[in-house]
Amino acid sequence: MSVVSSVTVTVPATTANLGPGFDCIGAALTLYNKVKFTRLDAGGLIIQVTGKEAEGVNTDESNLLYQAFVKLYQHIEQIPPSVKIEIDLGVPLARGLGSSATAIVGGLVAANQLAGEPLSQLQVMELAIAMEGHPDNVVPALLGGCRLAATSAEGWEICDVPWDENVVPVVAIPDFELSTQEARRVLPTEFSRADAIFNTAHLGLLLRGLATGKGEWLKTALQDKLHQPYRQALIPGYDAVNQAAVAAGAYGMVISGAGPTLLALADAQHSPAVAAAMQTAWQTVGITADVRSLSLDNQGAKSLNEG
Ligand SMILES: Nc1ncnc2c1ncn2[C@@H]1O[C@H](COP(=O)(O)OP(=O)(O)O)[C@@H](O)[C@H]1O
Ligand SMILES: N[C@@H](CCOP(=O)(O)O)C(=O)O
Repeated sequence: MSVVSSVTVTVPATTANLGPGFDCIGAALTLYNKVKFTRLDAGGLIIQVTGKEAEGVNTDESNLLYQAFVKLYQHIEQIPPSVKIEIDLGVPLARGLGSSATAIVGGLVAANQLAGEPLSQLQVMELAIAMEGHPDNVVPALLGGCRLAATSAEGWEICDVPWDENVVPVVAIPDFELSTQEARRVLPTEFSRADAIFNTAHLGLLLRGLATGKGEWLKTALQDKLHQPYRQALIPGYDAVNQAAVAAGAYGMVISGAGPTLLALADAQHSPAVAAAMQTAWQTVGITADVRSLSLDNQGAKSLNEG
């Protein structure tokens, strides 16, 4: 077997929850992180980061990409090789667009390639879910598309969620961070029966709304009782941006992942006006946002080996 000397992995950003699908549904978006791992003969660890917000990424052994890389080698009971890691950041950090999932998936996929592919994609996915603690970012980051994950007797059942191409995800990324850990801390651990029923019904409706692009269903479906009511207070301007997005023709607006990015769903005709309205609304409360109309990424993590 020839030894792979370097591998480049590209991993998409993800938007998790989509309103009522807390911790179980997420979609890969056309926004990417790229990372190259190269074996080092001399030993040691070199981490170089380029791109916007590069200074926010650790360049020592605590780096999440490196931690994931080591995790796979530990799993196969081998010593990880010394590596140089070159990170090209395209996914903003701690914004609710799955940057940590890109790091976990990127590190695991790279290690699996350098080690000669000892693990299947399913095994890589299980390691990624265990590291992240919930499946809704790492699964679409690895597989692409919109994915629903449910625990099964054997581990995880993953299903692809059809997404009508006329449903456009518009992300408004503010210029402040909110760590997922902090945004999980504000959530209750127990919920009422009424709230559980509410979310079950709305997630079912969301699946049908995404598949058909039927606006009436999507308008109702994007509501949630499990996480958004508790997190809105962490995102200044939430109400103003929500009202502006809906007034401009969006089906609705939700918190992307744990926030603070806000995600509106709109049809292609309305998406430019929705994007502009979200940006203006945030500006009125003093927050600058990078607003983009994206598409679904359908490929997930891609790797290219050299040597
Ligand atoms: N490309 C990367 N390389 C290394 N670490 C990363 C990378 N991207 C994100 N991280 C780590 O993940 C943290 C953000 O994770 P988290 O709070 O879950 O937010 P997000 O919603 O972006 O996933 C960053 O502060 C950083 O420690
Ligand atoms: N289901 C998780 C999703 C976190 O996504 P991230 O992009 O903010 O890391 C949650 O809502 O906590």
